[in-house]
Amino acid sequence: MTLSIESAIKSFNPTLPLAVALSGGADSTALLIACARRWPGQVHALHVHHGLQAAADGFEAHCRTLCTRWGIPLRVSHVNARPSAGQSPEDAARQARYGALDAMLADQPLIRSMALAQHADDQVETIVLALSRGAGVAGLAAMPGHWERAGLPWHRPLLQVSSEDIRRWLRAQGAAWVDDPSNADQRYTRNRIRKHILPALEATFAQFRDTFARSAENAAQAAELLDELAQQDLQNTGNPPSIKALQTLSRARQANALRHWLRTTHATTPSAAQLGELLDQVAACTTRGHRIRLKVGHGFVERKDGSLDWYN
Ligand SMILES: Nc1ncnc2c1ncn2[C@@H]1O[C@H](COP(=O)(O)OP(=O)(O)OP(=O)(O)O)[C@@H](O)[C@H]1O
Repeated sequence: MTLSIESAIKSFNPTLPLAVALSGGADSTALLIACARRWPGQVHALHVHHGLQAAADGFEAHCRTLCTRWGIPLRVSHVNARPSAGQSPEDAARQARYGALDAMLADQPLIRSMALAQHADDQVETIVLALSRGAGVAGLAAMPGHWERAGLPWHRPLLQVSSEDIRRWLRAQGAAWVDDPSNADQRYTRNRIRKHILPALEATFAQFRDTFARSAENAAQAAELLDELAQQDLQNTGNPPSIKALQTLSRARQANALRHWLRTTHATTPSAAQLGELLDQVAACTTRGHRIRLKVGHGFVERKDGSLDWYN
Protein backbone atom coordinates (compact mmCIF):
# COMPACT_ATOMS: atom_id res chain seq x y z
CA MET A 1 0.00 0.00 0.00
CA THR A 2 1.35 3.46 -0.78
CA LEU A 3 1.80 5.61 2.32
CA SER A 4 1.80 9.30 3.19
CA ILE A 5 5.16 10.81 4.12
CA GLU A 6 4.02 11.07 7.74
CA SER A 7 3.17 7.34 7.97
CA ALA A 8 6.37 6.36 6.17
CA ILE A 9 8.51 8.40 8.60
CA LYS A 10 6.50 7.15 11.61
CA SER A 11 7.38 3.56 10.78
CA PHE A 12 11.04 4.45 10.02
CA ASN A 13 13.31 3.62 12.95
CA PRO A 14 16.92 4.42 12.08
CA THR A 15 19.77 4.47 14.57
CA LEU A 16 20.59 8.11 15.35
CA PRO A 17 22.19 10.42 14.40
CA LEU A 18 20.94 9.93 10.85
CA ALA A 19 22.42 11.40 7.67
CA VAL A 20 20.19 12.20 4.69
CA ALA A 21 21.70 12.30 1.18
CA LEU A 22 20.38 15.64 -0.04
CA SER A 23 20.43 16.39 -3.77
CA GLY A 24 18.24 19.46 -3.43
CA GLY A 25 15.45 17.83 -5.47
CA ALA A 26 11.91 17.44 -4.14
CA ASP A 27 12.34 13.93 -2.73
CA SER A 28 15.43 14.40 -0.62
CA THR A 29 14.28 17.89 0.46
CA ALA A 30 11.05 16.31 1.76
CA LEU A 31 12.88 13.42 3.42
CA LEU A 32 15.28 15.79 5.16
CA ILE A 33 12.53 18.07 6.48
CA ALA A 34 10.36 15.15 7.65
CA CYS A 35 13.32 13.51 9.45
CA ALA A 36 14.59 16.77 10.98
CA ARG A 37 11.11 17.38 12.34
CA ARG A 38 10.87 13.92 13.85
CA TRP A 39 14.40 13.88 15.32
CA PRO A 40 15.42 17.51 15.95
CA GLY A 41 19.17 17.95 16.36
CA GLN A 42 19.85 14.34 15.30
CA VAL A 43 19.78 14.72 11.52
CA HIS A 44 22.65 15.70 9.20
CA ALA A 45 22.61 16.44 5.47
CA LEU A 46 25.23 15.32 2.94
CA HIS A 47 25.32 16.91 -0.50
CA VAL A 48 27.45 15.94 -3.48
CA HIS A 49 28.20 18.70 -5.96
CA HIS A 50 28.43 17.15 -9.44
CA GLY A 51 31.02 19.35 -11.08
CA LEU A 52 29.90 18.47 -14.58
CA GLN A 53 26.35 19.78 -14.40
CA ALA A 54 25.81 23.47 -15.08
CA ALA A 55 22.93 23.47 -12.55
CA ALA A 56 25.12 22.04 -9.75
CA ASP A 57 25.82 25.41 -8.10
CA GLY A 58 22.07 26.04 -7.83
CA PHE A 59 21.60 22.68 -6.07
CA GLU A 60 24.31 23.45 -3.56
CA ALA A 61 22.89 26.94 -2.90
CA HIS A 62 19.43 25.46 -2.28
CA CYS A 63 20.87 22.85 0.12
CA ARG A 64 22.72 25.58 2.07
CA THR A 65 19.59 27.77 2.36
CA LEU A 66 17.42 24.81 3.39
CA CYS A 67 19.85 23.55 6.02
CA THR A 68 20.44 27.03 7.46
CA ARG A 69 16.69 27.55 7.73
CA TRP A 70 16.22 24.26 9.58
CA GLY A 71 19.46 24.40 11.60
CA ILE A 72 20.68 21.16 10.02
CA PRO A 73 24.46 20.55 9.75
CA LEU A 74 25.38 20.19 6.06
CA ARG A 75 28.49 18.68 4.49
CA VAL A 76 29.22 19.26 0.80
CA SER A 77 31.67 17.25 -1.31
CA HIS A 78 32.73 18.28 -4.83
CA VAL A 79 33.27 15.51 -7.38
CA ASN A 80 34.05 15.46 -11.06
CA ALA A 81 32.33 12.40 -12.45
CA ARG A 82 33.82 11.65 -15.85
CA PRO A 83 32.50 8.41 -17.40
CA SER A 84 35.17 5.81 -18.19
CA ALA A 85 35.10 4.00 -21.55
CA GLY A 86 31.80 2.15 -21.96
CA GLN A 87 30.27 3.75 -18.85
CA SER A 88 27.10 5.89 -19.05
CA PRO A 89 27.20 9.42 -17.58
CA GLU A 90 24.45 8.35 -15.14
CA ASP A 91 26.54 5.41 -13.87
CA ALA A 92 29.64 7.58 -13.55
CA ALA A 93 27.67 10.17 -11.55
CA ARG A 94 26.15 7.48 -9.32
CA GLN A 95 29.53 5.88 -8.63
CA ALA A 96 31.16 9.21 -7.86
CA ARG A 97 28.23 10.12 -5.62
CA TYR A 98 28.41 6.91 -3.60
CA GLY A 99 32.17 7.32 -3.26
CA ALA A 100 31.75 10.89 -1.98
CA LEU A 101 28.96 9.87 0.43
CA ASP A 102 31.13 7.02 1.77
CA ALA A 103 34.03 9.43 2.30
CA MET A 104 31.84 11.99 4.10
CA LEU A 105 30.41 9.26 6.34
CA ALA A 106 33.88 7.92 7.11
CA ASP A 107 34.78 11.46 8.14
CA GLN A 108 31.87 11.72 10.57
CA PRO A 109 31.97 8.57 12.71
CA LEU A 110 29.18 9.91 14.94
CA ILE A 111 26.62 9.27 12.19
CA ARG A 112 24.98 5.89 12.74
CA SER A 113 22.76 5.48 9.68
CA MET A 114 22.06 6.87 6.26
CA ALA A 115 18.91 7.58 4.22
CA LEU A 116 18.26 8.07 0.51
CA ALA A 117 15.03 9.49 -0.89
CA GLN A 118 13.98 7.16 -3.71
CA HIS A 119 10.20 6.70 -3.74
CA ALA A 120 7.50 4.37 -5.12
CA ASP A 121 7.61 5.81 -8.64
CA ASP A 122 11.42 5.43 -8.73
CA GLN A 123 10.95 1.78 -7.75
CA VAL A 124 8.49 1.18 -10.63
CA GLU A 125 10.87 2.91 -13.07
CA THR A 126 13.70 0.68 -11.83
CA ILE A 127 11.60 -2.45 -12.41
CA VAL A 128 10.56 -1.34 -15.92
CA LEU A 129 14.19 -0.45 -16.67
CA ALA A 130 15.25 -3.93 -15.48
CA LEU A 131 12.60 -5.56 -17.70
CA SER A 132 13.74 -3.50 -20.66
CA ARG A 133 17.25 -4.92 -20.19
CA GLY A 134 16.12 -8.54 -19.87
CA ALA A 135 17.10 -8.73 -16.19
CA GLY A 136 16.75 -11.86 -14.08
CA VAL A 137 15.24 -11.95 -10.61
CA ALA A 138 18.18 -10.10 -9.03
CA GLY A 139 17.54 -7.09 -11.31
CA LEU A 140 13.76 -7.30 -10.94
CA ALA A 141 14.20 -7.16 -7.16
CA ALA A 142 14.93 -3.45 -7.85
CA MET A 143 15.98 -1.30 -4.88
CA PRO A 144 16.04 -2.71 -1.34
CA GLY A 145 14.51 -0.66 1.48
CA HIS A 146 17.41 -1.45 3.85
CA TRP A 147 20.95 -2.71 3.41
CA GLU A 148 24.40 -2.39 4.91
CA ARG A 149 27.28 -0.51 3.39
CA ALA A 150 30.74 -0.06 4.93
CA GLY A 151 29.37 -1.16 8.30
CA LEU A 152 26.49 1.35 8.35
CA PRO A 153 22.76 0.70 7.86
CA TRP A 154 21.37 2.50 4.77
CA HIS A 155 17.64 3.08 4.25
CA ARG A 156 15.12 4.18 1.64
CA PRO A 157 12.22 5.22 3.86
CA LEU A 158 10.11 6.71 1.04
CA LEU A 159 9.88 3.58 -1.14
CA GLN A 160 6.13 3.38 -0.44
CA VAL A 161 5.38 7.06 -1.02
CA SER A 162 4.37 8.30 -4.48
CA SER A 163 6.19 11.15 -6.19
CA GLU A 164 2.98 13.16 -6.38
CA ASP A 165 2.37 12.84 -2.62
CA ILE A 166 5.90 14.05 -1.91
CA ARG A 167 5.38 17.19 -4.01
CA ARG A 168 1.94 17.81 -2.53
CA TRP A 169 3.38 17.51 0.99
CA LEU A 170 6.23 19.90 0.20
CA ARG A 171 3.85 22.51 -1.20
CA ALA A 172 1.69 22.19 1.93
CA GLN A 173 4.83 22.89 4.03
CA GLY A 174 5.66 25.92 1.89
CA ALA A 175 9.02 24.29 1.19
CA ALA A 176 11.01 24.96 -1.99
CA TRP A 177 13.11 22.53 -4.00
CA VAL A 178 15.16 22.55 -7.20
CA ASP A 179 14.11 20.58 -10.29
CA ASP A 180 17.01 18.79 -11.94
CA PRO A 181 16.90 19.86 -15.63
CA SER A 182 18.44 16.50 -16.66
CA ASN A 183 15.26 14.76 -15.39
CA ALA A 184 13.47 16.11 -18.48
CA ASP A 185 16.16 14.91 -20.90
CA GLN A 186 14.44 12.33 -23.11
CA ARG A 187 17.75 10.79 -24.17
CA TYR A 188 17.75 8.94 -20.83
CA THR A 189 15.63 5.77 -20.77
CA ARG A 190 14.54 6.38 -17.18
CA ASN A 191 13.11 9.76 -18.15
CA ARG A 192 11.23 8.26 -21.10
CA ILE A 193 9.78 5.61 -18.76
CA ARG A 194 8.69 8.36 -16.34
CA LYS A 195 7.11 10.43 -19.08
CA HIS A 196 5.40 7.75 -21.18
CA ILE A 197 5.08 4.47 -19.28
CA LEU A 198 4.11 5.59 -15.76
CA PRO A 199 1.08 7.60 -16.97
CA ALA A 200 0.00 4.59 -19.09
CA LEU A 201 0.34 2.29 -16.05
CA GLU A 202 -1.58 4.75 -13.89
CA ALA A 203 -4.40 4.80 -16.44
CA THR A 204 -4.46 1.01 -16.81
CA PHE A 205 -3.67 -0.40 -13.32
CA ALA A 206 -4.55 2.05 -10.56
CA GLN A 207 -2.63 -0.07 -7.99
CA PHE A 208 0.52 -0.48 -10.08
CA ARG A 209 2.85 0.97 -7.42
CA ASP A 210 1.73 -1.65 -4.90
CA THR A 211 1.63 -4.60 -7.28
CA PHE A 212 4.99 -3.79 -8.85
CA ALA A 213 6.49 -3.43 -5.37
CA ARG A 214 5.11 -6.86 -4.44
CA SER A 215 6.63 -8.39 -7.56
CA ALA A 216 9.96 -6.78 -6.67
CA GLU A 217 9.75 -8.30 -3.17
CA ASN A 218 8.96 -11.72 -4.64
CA ALA A 219 11.89 -11.36 -7.01
CA ALA A 220 14.16 -10.32 -4.11
CA GLN A 221 13.20 -13.48 -2.21
CA ALA A 222 13.78 -15.66 -5.25
CA ALA A 223 17.16 -13.99 -5.81
CA GLU A 224 18.12 -14.71 -2.21
CA LEU A 225 17.24 -18.38 -2.63
CA LEU A 226 19.26 -18.58 -5.86
CA ASP A 227 22.24 -17.07 -4.03
CA GLU A 228 21.93 -19.64 -1.24
CA LEU A 229 21.68 -22.48 -3.76
CA ALA A 230 24.71 -21.17 -5.65
CA GLN A 231 26.75 -20.98 -2.44
CA GLN A 232 25.85 -24.59 -1.59
CA ASP A 233 26.61 -25.77 -5.12
CA LEU A 234 29.96 -23.95 -5.17
CA GLN A 235 30.90 -25.62 -1.91
CA ASN A 236 30.47 -28.93 -3.71
CA THR A 237 32.14 -27.93 -6.98
CA GLY A 238 34.96 -26.06 -5.24
CA ASN A 239 36.25 -22.63 -6.22
CA PRO A 240 37.41 -22.54 -8.99
CA PRO A 241 34.62 -24.97 -9.94
CA SER A 242 35.50 -28.50 -11.01
CA ILE A 243 34.02 -29.36 -14.42
CA LYS A 244 33.08 -32.90 -13.36
CA ALA A 245 31.22 -31.62 -10.30
CA LEU A 246 29.42 -28.98 -12.42
CA GLN A 247 28.30 -31.71 -14.84
CA THR A 248 26.35 -33.44 -12.05
CA LEU A 249 24.09 -30.36 -11.77
CA SER A 250 21.18 -29.44 -14.04
CA ARG A 251 21.98 -26.83 -16.70
CA ALA A 252 19.93 -24.19 -14.81
CA ARG A 253 21.84 -24.89 -11.59
CA GLN A 254 25.17 -24.77 -13.40
CA ALA A 255 24.16 -21.40 -14.86
CA ASN A 256 23.19 -20.13 -11.42
CA ALA A 257 26.42 -21.37 -9.80
CA LEU A 258 28.65 -20.01 -12.58
CA ARG A 259 26.96 -16.59 -12.56
CA HIS A 260 27.45 -16.43 -8.79
CA TRP A 261 31.11 -17.54 -9.07
CA LEU A 262 31.86 -14.92 -11.73
CA ARG A 263 30.09 -12.14 -9.84
CA THR A 264 31.36 -12.80 -6.32
CA THR A 265 34.88 -14.05 -7.06
CA HIS A 266 35.69 -12.05 -10.19
CA ALA A 267 33.26 -9.08 -10.13
CA THR A 268 32.12 -9.78 -13.67
CA THR A 269 28.78 -10.60 -15.30
CA PRO A 270 28.49 -12.85 -18.35
CA SER A 271 26.07 -11.98 -21.16
CA ALA A 272 23.31 -14.54 -21.80
CA ALA A 273 25.13 -15.67 -24.97
CA GLN A 274 28.49 -16.06 -23.16
CA LEU A 275 26.93 -18.08 -20.37
CA GLY A 276 25.08 -20.30 -22.90
CA GLU A 277 28.35 -20.96 -24.72
CA LEU A 278 30.16 -21.72 -21.46
CA LEU A 279 27.44 -24.20 -20.44
CA ASP A 280 27.69 -25.90 -23.86
CA GLN A 281 31.45 -26.22 -23.39
CA VAL A 282 31.09 -27.64 -19.88
CA ALA A 283 28.61 -30.23 -21.22
CA ALA A 284 30.94 -31.13 -24.11
CA CYS A 285 34.03 -31.41 -21.90
CA THR A 286 34.25 -35.19 -21.58
CA THR A 287 37.80 -35.88 -22.75
CA ARG A 288 41.21 -34.99 -21.32
CA GLY A 289 42.15 -33.01 -24.42
CA HIS A 290 39.00 -30.83 -24.55
CA ARG A 291 40.06 -27.19 -24.45
CA ILE A 292 37.88 -24.34 -23.21
CA ARG A 293 38.72 -20.70 -23.80
CA LEU A 294 35.86 -18.22 -23.99
CA LYS A 295 35.35 -14.49 -23.58
CA VAL A 296 33.21 -14.11 -20.45
CA GLY A 297 32.32 -10.76 -18.89
CA HIS A 298 35.39 -8.53 -19.03
CA GLY A 299 37.81 -11.48 -19.14
CA PHE A 300 38.16 -15.10 -20.22
CA VAL A 301 37.22 -18.51 -18.86
CA GLU A 302 39.67 -21.32 -19.57
CA ARG A 303 39.89 -24.97 -18.70
CA LYS A 304 42.78 -25.55 -16.36
CA ASP A 305 43.23 -29.23 -15.49
CA GLY A 306 39.83 -30.35 -14.27
CA SER A 307 38.50 -26.90 -13.37
CA LEU A 308 37.40 -23.61 -14.89
CA ASP A 309 39.70 -20.64 -14.46
CA TRP A 310 38.88 -16.96 -15.04
CA TYR A 311 41.37 -14.21 -15.83
CA ASN A 312 41.56 -10.88 -17.63
N1 LIG B 1 23.98 15.23 -5.56
C1 LIG B 1 23.51 14.50 -4.55
N2 LIG B 1 23.96 14.67 -3.30
C2 LIG B 1 23.51 13.91 -2.28
N3 LIG B 1 22.58 12.96 -2.43
C3 LIG B 1 22.09 12.74 -3.65
C4 LIG B 1 22.52 13.49 -4.78
N4 LIG B 1 21.83 13.04 -5.86
C5 LIG B 1 21.02 12.08 -5.44
N5 LIG B 1 21.16 11.88 -4.10
C6 LIG B 1 20.46 10.91 -3.25
O1 LIG B 1 20.21 9.75 -4.00
C7 LIG B 1 18.80 9.57 -4.16
C8 LIG B 1 18.49 9.04 -5.54
O2 LIG B 1 19.09 9.84 -6.53
P1 LIG B 1 18.33 10.26 -7.82
O3 LIG B 1 19.27 10.85 -8.77
O4 LIG B 1 17.45 9.14 -8.25
O5 LIG B 1 17.43 11.35 -7.14
P2 LIG B 1 17.03 12.80 -7.54
O6 LIG B 1 16.35 12.79 -8.88
O7 LIG B 1 18.16 13.73 -7.35
O8 LIG B 1 15.91 12.93 -6.41
P3 LIG B 1 15.67 13.94 -5.25
O9 LIG B 1 14.34 14.52 -5.64
O10 LIG B 1 15.64 13.09 -4.04
O11 LIG B 1 16.73 14.92 -5.15
C9 LIG B 1 18.20 10.93 -3.89
O12 LIG B 1 16.87 10.80 -3.45
C10 LIG B 1 19.10 11.47 -2.83
O13 LIG B 1 18.79 10.96 -1.54
